[in-house]
Amino acid sequence: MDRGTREPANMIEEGESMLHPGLLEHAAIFEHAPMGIMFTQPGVVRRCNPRMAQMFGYAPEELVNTSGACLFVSEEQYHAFLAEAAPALHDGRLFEKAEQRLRRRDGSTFWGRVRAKSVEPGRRAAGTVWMVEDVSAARAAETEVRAIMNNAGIGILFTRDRRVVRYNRGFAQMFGFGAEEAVGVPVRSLYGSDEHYHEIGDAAANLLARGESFQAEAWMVRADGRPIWVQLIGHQVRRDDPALGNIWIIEDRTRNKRAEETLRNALLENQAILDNAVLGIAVVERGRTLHCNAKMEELFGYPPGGINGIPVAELYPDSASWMAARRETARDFLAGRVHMAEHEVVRADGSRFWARLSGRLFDLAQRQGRSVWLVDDVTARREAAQAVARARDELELRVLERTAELAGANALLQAEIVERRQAEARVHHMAYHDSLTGLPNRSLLSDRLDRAMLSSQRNDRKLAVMFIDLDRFKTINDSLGHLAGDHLLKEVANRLCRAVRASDTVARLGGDEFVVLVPGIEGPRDCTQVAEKIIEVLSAPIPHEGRILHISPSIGICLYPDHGQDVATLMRNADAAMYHAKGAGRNTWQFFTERMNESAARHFELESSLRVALAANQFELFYQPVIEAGTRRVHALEALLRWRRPGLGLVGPDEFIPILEESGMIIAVGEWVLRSACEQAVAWQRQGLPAVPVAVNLSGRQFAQRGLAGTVRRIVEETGIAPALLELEITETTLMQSGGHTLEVLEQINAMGVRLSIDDFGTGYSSLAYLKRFPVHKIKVDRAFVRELEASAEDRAIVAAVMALANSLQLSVVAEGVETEAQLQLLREHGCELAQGFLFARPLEAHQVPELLR
Ligand SMILES: Nc1nc2c(ncn2[C@@H]2O[C@H](COP(=O)(O)O[C@H]3[C@@H](O)[C@H](n4cnc5c(=O)[nH]c(N)nc54)O[C@@H]3COP(=O)(O)O)[C@@H](O)[C@H]2O)c(=O)[nH]1
Repeated sequence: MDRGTREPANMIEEGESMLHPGLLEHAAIFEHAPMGIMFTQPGVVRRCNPRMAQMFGYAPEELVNTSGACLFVSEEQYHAFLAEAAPALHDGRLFEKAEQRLRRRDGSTFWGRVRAKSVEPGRRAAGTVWMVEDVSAARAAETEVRAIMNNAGIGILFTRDRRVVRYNRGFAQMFGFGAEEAVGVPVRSLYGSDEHYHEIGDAAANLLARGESFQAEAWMVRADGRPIWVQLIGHQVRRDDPALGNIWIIEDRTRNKRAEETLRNALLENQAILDNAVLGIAVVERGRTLHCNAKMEELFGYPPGGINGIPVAELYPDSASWMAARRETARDFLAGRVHMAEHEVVRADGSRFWARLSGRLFDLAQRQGRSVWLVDDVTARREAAQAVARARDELELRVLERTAELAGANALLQAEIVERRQAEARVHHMAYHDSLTGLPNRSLLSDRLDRAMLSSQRNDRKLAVMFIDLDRFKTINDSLGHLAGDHLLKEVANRLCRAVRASDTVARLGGDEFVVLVPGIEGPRDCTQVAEKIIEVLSAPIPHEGRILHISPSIGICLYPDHGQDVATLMRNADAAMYHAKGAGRNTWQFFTERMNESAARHFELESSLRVALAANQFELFYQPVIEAGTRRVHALEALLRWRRPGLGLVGPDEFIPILEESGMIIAVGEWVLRSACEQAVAWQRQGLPAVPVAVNLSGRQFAQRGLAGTVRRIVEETGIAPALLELEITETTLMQSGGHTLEVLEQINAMGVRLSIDDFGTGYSSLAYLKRFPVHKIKVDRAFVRELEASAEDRAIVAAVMALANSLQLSVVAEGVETEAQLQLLREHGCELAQGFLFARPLEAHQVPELLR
């Protein structure tokens, strides 16, 4: 280069005349040099080559002898340039200025690289050779490169001999260095470890040495020690000159790395989630599975990866179920909904299970796009649900049944409660009321009487207790039966209630005993009116089953506080008064007097004594003969009961038979009489006495007794008496008042061969029709008709009528109570041949009879 600049100058100095071929060559070079060459002598251009002139926009000859100042932008610049170059030129050194702004002829400027050297150091006048290169393009390029270097987002690093030579702003910012701070530092310091540095460095060196570029991503270290993930692209600055070092393009990808790591971690997490999910998860596109997790494969029995890419239809048992599922899915996806459903699906081995599917589109805007599906095996849950449903159904059924049962039980319970309450009410009513008539019973009467007494004390009034007994009720009851008796009692109860005020109490104590409690009266007169009214209402006949019943009351009255201060006393005294009313002829009333207590006491004593009489063998039978009037022979013997009462002697039946009947003892005593009479008759026969029929009286109570025929049969059989020698006497009243079984009993007795007779005939109300039907053999005309026979034409008429009746019915007739021959005579005149009475014999003791019979 030095030589190049010197040779043209010499040639100029020596002149063209001195040219030789070498010089010619130099001249050619001068003429064709690609750079501008110019020779100046102080301040003036003496010679320039074409390139120089071209560079400044002149023709070469136009520059010759011009001032060098015209080549500069201004005089100031020109002189400043000369001053700058002068030292070097003076010293004979090469002056070089990389960039100098120069001016063309047309005023435009360009950047030139200027080099100069004095032809003769120290002597400016000798001239100076100048060489100028237009570096505008290079400078622009360098400026651009520098701009790129400085403004690039990436780091650019120049290294040589593994040290930093240069770098751009991007690198400085990226690694936290100042503008020149890292120049000269070892590249090693940009790495976190030797190992890392060598790993990258060695890999890069191999490639770069071969002239190839190196590209890698690596962790490097910033100036502050923080790691930075970068992408490195390395090149040699010049392939043919490795000594120039390398250039590195560095991109900070830390954020990307972090994002990638985050993404990778997220993917790993997702994968882990997928791999460990308890649900099958699959991605489906266009009817095929793209990929799925392990659980999905496990659910469907596919090997790893085996389910990927298969048509989803293969997971369904048949095309119909697949198409249905697809339609439902399409409908939901179209509506922007998640599709959730349970379908039966098929495993790889063909077995089926129930799956719960939940599918959703990745992108709702793409209905046909990719979708993700969650699959769960719900077979067990469905079976459990079905089992639960079955259990629930069964439970509901059982609950319904149980409810129905409970409803039924409840209804029953309610009914039972109602029934129980009704029963309790009934029991309560029964406890305080008479079951037959519904009237208050003795307990309620006592209670009301108590209250009435208290009320009377407060009001200073009296009250009456009226004890009512129905006359001859027992006879009616025994003879006509309980139904008739009950009917009669109810009717009496009704009539009593109608006869008194609502404030009065009508109670039934039992049997035919009633009590009327009349509170708030002034005195006896008030209650006698009540008694009269009772008698009146009860006097009306009582029809019953075609019969007309007649009843009358015997009423005993006592007053509070006059006749007693407590319930028991009042009741006892009213009872005593009632007995006296009965004794006074019945159908009447009696006020209580103190004397009545004595009578009642006797009655009580009598009854008490009778209760032991049978067991104590105190009863005896007397016998009174029935005589054949013509022959005066004994036709029959009537057994008549006597009570040999200790200390009191013989008591007649009129005194105690009513008590026996009232108390019911007549049943046992009557049977004793029947048995004793039969035994006696048999005994007499066995003694060889003539066989004479024995007649036994039957009370109404006995006759009404069920089983009478059986009792008679048993006694006849047991005693051995011939039935024809036994006669049973029944009073006309008993016969007529007995119930519907009368005929039946009579026929049973008659069938045994036992004879029957009607006692006390004429005192009752015999019906001819009945007499005709009843199998009786004999009638006994009551002695009341015999007694006045001589004096009473009426009685004679009656006897005549009876005789006529008996004849027509072919009945025997016995006249009772015959005491005189006149009576006997009259009776015989009326055709009565059988008679009984004191005229022939009084009732005899048994031991007296044989003499009579002989
Ligand atoms: N159910 C039963 N009744 C019986 C029984 N024994 C007797 N009686 C009945 O008692 C009533 C009274 O009987 P009695 O005191 O024995 O009187 C009888 C005769 O003594 C009496 N009589 C007989 N002749 C005369 C007479 O000429 N004058 C007169 N004043 N009295 C006389 O008549 C009674 C017998 O009557 P009758 O029975 O109607 O034949 C009496 O009704 C007895 O029936 C018995 O065991 N069971």
